[in-house]
Amino acid sequence: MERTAVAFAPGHISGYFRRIDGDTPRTTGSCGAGLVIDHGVTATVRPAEQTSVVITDHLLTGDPLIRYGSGLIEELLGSFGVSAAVETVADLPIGAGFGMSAAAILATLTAANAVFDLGLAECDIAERAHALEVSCNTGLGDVAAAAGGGLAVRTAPGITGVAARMFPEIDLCTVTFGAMFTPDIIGSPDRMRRVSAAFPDRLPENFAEFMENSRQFAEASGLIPQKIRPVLAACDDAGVPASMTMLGCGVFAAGDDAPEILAGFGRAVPLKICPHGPKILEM
Ligand SMILES: Nc1ncnc2c1ncn2[C@@H]1O[C@H](COP(=O)(O)OP(=O)(O)OP(=O)(O)O)[C@@H](O)[C@H]1O
Ligand SMILES: CC(C)(CO)[C@@H](O)C(=O)[O-]
Repeated sequence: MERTAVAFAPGHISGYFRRIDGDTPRTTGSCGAGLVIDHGVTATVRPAEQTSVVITDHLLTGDPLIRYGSGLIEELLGSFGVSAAVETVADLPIGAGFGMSAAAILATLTAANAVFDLGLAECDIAERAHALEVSCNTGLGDVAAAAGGGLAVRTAPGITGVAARMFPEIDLCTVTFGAMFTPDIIGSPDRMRRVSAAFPDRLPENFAEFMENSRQFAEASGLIPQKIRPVLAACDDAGVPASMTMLGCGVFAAGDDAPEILAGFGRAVPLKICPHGPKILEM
């Protein structure tokens, strides 16, 4: 009987980042910090004559939306000389700053590794996924973070750049108004100059410092869309720590009061910090 594997990889909300260009994909990526979240991508991989990808995305309303084809996943499988029928289910909207592309690559490669006996260790999966994200400009630091769990602090580009992972027991919540096109932003030297100048001086030692760094960065980076200003203002008025989901038109916030405030602006999705990286769910 032909084998099928199902794997999950967590998403990632980047609080702040700085692009770093190296000579190779391995040394290219970003420094920064972000939250690995319990919402991500589940990938089902079954060997097939030709590669096909069916993506279940989610609209802002939470309703599912089926899309067909993913250049990213086709390139990934092609680079290993294998072909498969792949189904990915993204728990949160794609393109809205939840690292769904990184999660899709990590989940698909984790499942493909099992199905095709590729013999990859966890670090090899992360390395290949990072190289693909960076070369396609769909992300910089999401793979490195999502390859493990927690609040991930990255002090160098690539998968070996994670200097610390913290696991605070915090209730998180997010509201999103939609996508920002990542390649246009991280591919723009002007935008990246301002982003670099906004990068915080201190490394966060706890969750509260991470939230402070994230908000200061968001304000100074020039990336905040007008649409999320009222949400940030309402959080500020209520003393709720909040910042922008990089790079999407949305807000993430922490604590008991966050869901009620965010629900005043759209669909508030409760989140937790995910304690682990990609894993096989079924084989
Ligand atoms: N769940 C998925 N399954 C398959 N391909 C995906 C998936 N999510 C993203 N992709 C591919 O990655 C491309 C870029 O996605 P993009 O980087 O905009 O999403 P994201 O990672 O959710 O966004 P962000 O970088 O803002 O967190 C998409 O056009 C699509 O081809
Ligand atoms: C560039 C980015 C903000 C969005 O993909 C993220 O990858 C990061 O933190 O490097």
